[in-house]
This record gives sequence, structure tokens and C-alpha cells, in this order.
Amino acid sequence: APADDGSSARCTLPDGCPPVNGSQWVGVVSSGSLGPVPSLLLIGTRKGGTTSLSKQLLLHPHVLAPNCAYDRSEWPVRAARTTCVWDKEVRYFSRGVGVGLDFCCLLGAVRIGSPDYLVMPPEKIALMARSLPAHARLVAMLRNPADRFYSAYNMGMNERLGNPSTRDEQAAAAT
Ligand SMILES: Nc1ncnc2c1ncn2[C@@H]1O[C@H](COP(=O)(O)OS(=O)(=O)O)[C@@H](OP(=O)(O)O)[C@H]1O
Repeated sequence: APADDGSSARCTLPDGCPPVNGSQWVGVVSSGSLGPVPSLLLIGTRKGGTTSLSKQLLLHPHVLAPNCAYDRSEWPVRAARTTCVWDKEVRYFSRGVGVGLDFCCLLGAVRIGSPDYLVMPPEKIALMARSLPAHARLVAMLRNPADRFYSAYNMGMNERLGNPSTRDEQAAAAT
């Protein structure tokens, strides 16, 4: 977990973490003395279109996805189910601190997409502020509230009924 003094922004990648090419992406990717740090965070909103934005950002060769290939057998059940479940939603600051998710490994990513960062309590926001470099950029994808709510309602109902909830899942189920 990142130290409270913010020095975590200077940690180096441990073995097994994805390499960082050291390139600049719109001036927000740091390399060199600070070490690679997550500098582009997709923070929201849920059902706001973050998946499509994330996919489009990842088409850029200098944007890397987080590495979520962790052995989580020792993690608390809730954290294992909800933290870094796929490479868009890491949720490190909202749910992953202290569970064994290696912040330094995530530094291999320049992007952490986690819609629930938009609604975190103040202490978690403070931890994120201390841990990230000053040049980090937070991207909040907003959407017409009624459309967003209806989309979230549909997802919730589909989950409750055991139906595929995303268009990707629906397409996979239809094949
Ligand atoms: N550019 C743009 N503008 C507005 N809305 C968009 C956009 N791209 C995707 N979408 C719609 O966003 C819904 C999925 O949002 P998310 O990917 O954020 O969902 S999730 O929170 O990660 O589950 C999903 O909404 P619904 O289809 O209504 O469920 C997508 O169709």
C-alpha cells in the first residue's frame, strides 16, 4: 500500500509487472526519477460510457492497461470479488488498499478506470491524492442522468435475474 507521506509515487516496478515504455502520453505519463506512476485515471461514472472510453484510450500505444493477474486466494472474499476484477476497473483506492494488491505493480498502468472513485469517502480521496503524482489527470465521463440511471437500473435487474447485463455479455450469450 502507498505510504502516507506520498513517497509511493517513487516506487519502482517489482518483477513480473508489465513494462512501461517510458513514453509520454499527452504529457501525463511519468518515467525517470519518479518511476512510472498511474497518471491517467478514469474515475466515473457508473454506466456513463467508461468502458467504451477505456477501450478507445487503450488503442493509443502509450496507454497501458493495469495488470490484474493476481493470485487472490489469500485476499478477503469481498476484495477478491470486487478489486481488479478486470483490467478496466481496478478500484485500488476504493477497495484494494491493504488486501495484497501491489500498488507498485499497478504503476505499470497509466490508467486506472474505476467509476466508484467518483463517490469515495473523504479519507479514501485523501489517500489517492497523497499517492498520485501532481500531474495525474482524472477523467470523469458524465452522461444524461436519466439515461445513466435507466442503464444502471437495467444492469441491476439483469444481475438480479441472472441475465447477461452488458451488451458484450449479451452478444456472447447469443452466440
Ligand atoms: N459515448 C457514450 N455516451 C453515452 N453513453 C455511452 C457512450 N458509450 C457507451 N455508452 C453507454 O454507457 C453504458 C455503459 O457504461 P459503462 O461502460 O460506464 O458501464 S459500467 O459502469 O462500466 O458497467 C451503456 O449504456 P446502455 O446501453 O444504456 O446500458 C453504453 O451504451
